Amino acid sequence: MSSHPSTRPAPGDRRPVTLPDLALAKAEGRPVVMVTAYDFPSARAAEEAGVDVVLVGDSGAMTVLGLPSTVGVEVEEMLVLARAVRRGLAAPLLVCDLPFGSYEASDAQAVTTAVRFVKEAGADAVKLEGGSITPLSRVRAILAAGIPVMGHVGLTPQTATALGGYRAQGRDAVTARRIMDEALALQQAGCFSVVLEAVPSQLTELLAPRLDDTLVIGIGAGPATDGQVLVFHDLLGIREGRGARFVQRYADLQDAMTAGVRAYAEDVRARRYPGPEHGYSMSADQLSALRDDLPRVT
Ligand SMILES: Nc1nc(=O)c2c([nH]1)NC[C@@H]1CN(c3ccc(C(=O)N[C@@H](CCC(=O)O)C(=O)O)cc3)CN21
Ligand SMILES: CC(C)C(=O)C(=O)O
Ligand SMILES: [Mg+2]
Repeated sequence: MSSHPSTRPAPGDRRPVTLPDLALAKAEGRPVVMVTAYDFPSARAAEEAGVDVVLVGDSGAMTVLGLPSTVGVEVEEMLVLARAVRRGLAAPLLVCDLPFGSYEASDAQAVTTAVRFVKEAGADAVKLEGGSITPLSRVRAILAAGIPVMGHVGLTPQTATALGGYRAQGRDAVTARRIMDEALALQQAGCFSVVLEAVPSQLTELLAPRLDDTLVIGIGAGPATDGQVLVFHDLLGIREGRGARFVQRYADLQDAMTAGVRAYAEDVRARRYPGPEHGYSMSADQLSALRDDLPRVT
């Protein structure tokens, strides 16, 4: 037995995390750890750190593609990120966000998009922003195609304009009740998990005990969840815009990256780099043959 019980198989065991593993973690009260990743090195970090679930979030639109919001990212772009992440993962469950515009039009469109993430990127499950706008038939249609679905309620960034911006949701009784009903409906529709984003901790305390058939993952939803998710770049201090209130920073990699590139630039300008140890050489014979063969410099 590990002294740090986790959902993940024992270190060194490459057995993939399964949905029953996550359900067991919930039943036994072991918090599930989820983090986003967008490329091979971030996936390797998540893998080696032993996280349970990796999300290729559409937040990658902002963190790695530099877009002003998550709205503009294309399925093709998400697939490029997801394939890179897949190559870096062995054990964690891989979930991919369906980007805005790729599942709203019809159940058929939602299934087509979800199938692409499974077939073309090796996703284990897909996530969509559910709630009042997205019909539950989307979830049921994807499930009927055999693909597990994670829901997402509260602050749903793809429709943030309609929610009044990137701000906490469910702070009044009416909105809170609506969010609770949305989460319960997603559970009812068969989501194996639901993300609760930027909602009052009290809402989560009231809601989570009613979500006994679905794994509740929080981000800015307080501690009363089955697990937590954070954006890779936020927790490592790779900066992109202003951080949300719920971000806890565990490193300052943007500063470390800038300092590294600055030191390199200074070394090049001062002719400290490259040094002799970075160069290649040719034998004295070959060098003199070359010299003899060269026309004189005038
Ligand atoms: N890097 C990154 N991390 C994220 O968590 C994230 C993204 N990007 N992009 C899409 C959304 C935006 N996110 C956010 C952004 C801000 C708050 C936030 O705490 N807002 C303040 C008020 C801001 C205001 O009113 O202007 C709040 O107290 O609600 C929450 C979630 C979460 N998502
Ligand atoms: C923050 C998580 C839940 C997300 O949807 C994303 O990263 O896109
Ligand atoms: Mg997302």
